[in-house]
Amino acid sequence: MKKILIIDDEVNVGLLLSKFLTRNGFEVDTAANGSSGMECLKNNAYSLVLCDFRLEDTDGREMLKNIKLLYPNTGVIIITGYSDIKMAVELIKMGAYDYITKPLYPDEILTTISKAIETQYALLEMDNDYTSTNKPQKEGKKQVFSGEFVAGTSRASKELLRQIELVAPTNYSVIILGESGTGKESVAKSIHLNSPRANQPFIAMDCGSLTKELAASEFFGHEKGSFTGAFATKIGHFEMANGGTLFLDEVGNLSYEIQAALLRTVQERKVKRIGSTKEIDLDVRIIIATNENLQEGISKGRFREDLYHRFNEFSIYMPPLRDRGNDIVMLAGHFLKIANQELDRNVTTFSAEVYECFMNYRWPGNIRELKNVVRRAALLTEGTEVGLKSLPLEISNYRVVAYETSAGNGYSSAPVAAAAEVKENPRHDLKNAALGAEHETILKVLREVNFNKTKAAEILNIDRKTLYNKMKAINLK
Ligand SMILES: Nc1ncnc2c1ncn2[C@@H]1O[C@H](COP(=O)(O)OP(=O)(O)OP(=O)(O)O)[C@@H](O)[C@H]1O
Repeated sequence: MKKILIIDDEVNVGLLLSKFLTRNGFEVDTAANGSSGMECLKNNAYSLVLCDFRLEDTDGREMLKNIKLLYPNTGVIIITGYSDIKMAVELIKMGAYDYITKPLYPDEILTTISKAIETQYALLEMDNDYTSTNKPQKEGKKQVFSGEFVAGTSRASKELLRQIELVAPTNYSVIILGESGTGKESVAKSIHLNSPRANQPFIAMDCGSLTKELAASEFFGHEKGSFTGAFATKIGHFEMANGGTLFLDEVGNLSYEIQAALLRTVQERKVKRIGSTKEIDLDVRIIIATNENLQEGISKGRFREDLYHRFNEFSIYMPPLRDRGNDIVMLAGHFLKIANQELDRNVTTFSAEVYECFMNYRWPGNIRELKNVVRRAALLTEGTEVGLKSLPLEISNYRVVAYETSAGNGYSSAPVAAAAEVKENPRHDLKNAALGAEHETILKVLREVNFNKTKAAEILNIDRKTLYNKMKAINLK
């Protein structure tokens, strides 16, 4: 049965709504303020939360933020006494499914709730559909993925899914290694969602942006007045994640001192807020991510070896996007669908040249970069098909190029035709063919060595300066 939580401090409204929804086949819990609402969410799985905007201890914006962070698969509808369209738009942008205004009309409530629940299920189904062909799942057991996770069908993706499936049900700490934007946090969330902790909090911490001063109180929390500036009691991330999973991003950035405190906490499974003597029992699974080589950090004395081994019960390597073959196309299509929804557009496809660039480009920013490129392209596209001119130059230049003899230097300064067109163009003589082959070789070698120009020049048996000139001629620099 579909379970709904109503959070409203007007007890009568909560009761009336609860009775009405129970009569209409829903299982309903009620809470009279934000903190008891969060407590209910911690102990039960809800399809939907109906949350009053004004609560005695918090407001709808805060509640929405926390619910989306901790329980991303639960839909939220905000109830408001004010038909303030600006606030409603802001809340919907933040992830609320919809809002309803008081006074409440039964038909309107029922329609909005039914649609919200359908959408939640459709979203989960959609995520799983992407994985259906090659998903290494156990019979009868569906893997669940975070929000907009596309699993992909490349060999690298299949291996990744296999590892997620293996490690998710255990309590192992996991290290996720990979370049920026490859989806480390998305994988961490997927591990959480496929673990027995799925209905408990998933808390992500960006250690890269933590200052030395802030780190301890972010991790462990503090009591009011425990140091200058501690104006209110703060709950630390360990405590917030209790029962669930704590994801630490860019962990290599933490100071040695904090690393020691972290190790102590993880080993003793207890946490004390700064300024408190009370120990709180912890049951937290740790997943960490890094895009730097922690082994190197250890050898240089920047990262504690004992902490590394404590975390490294299982490690997952995230493949860069350029090694994920056709996943690029699948992901691009997925992001286009989302961009259409966000922008209310109807851009349905990419031109063949755009696909070619997508497959050839190096994607240093990985999936994050692809997502941004597709969103931008959807915005710039006027018709239904994304063309080359909607791509940033550095990507459109990755189209396989052919060369027109111009100004007698043998090079064209811009990519002029795709490979297919080259064949048909009678102006392409042997000299151009040779240049085309040369540039294809340069591109191939550059890709093989991840655009390390020194290595590429070595393999190509030319000096760096010649390589630079040739790259410049085909707009690669
Ligand atoms: N498999 C996927 N399907 C759909 N979207 C994805 C996938 N993986 C990542 N993304 C999206 O790509 C973006 C970057 O992902 P994420 O933040 O998980 O990467 P990251 O490796 O943790 O990055 P960083 O190292 O910079 O923290 C996010 O917007 C995320 O939603």
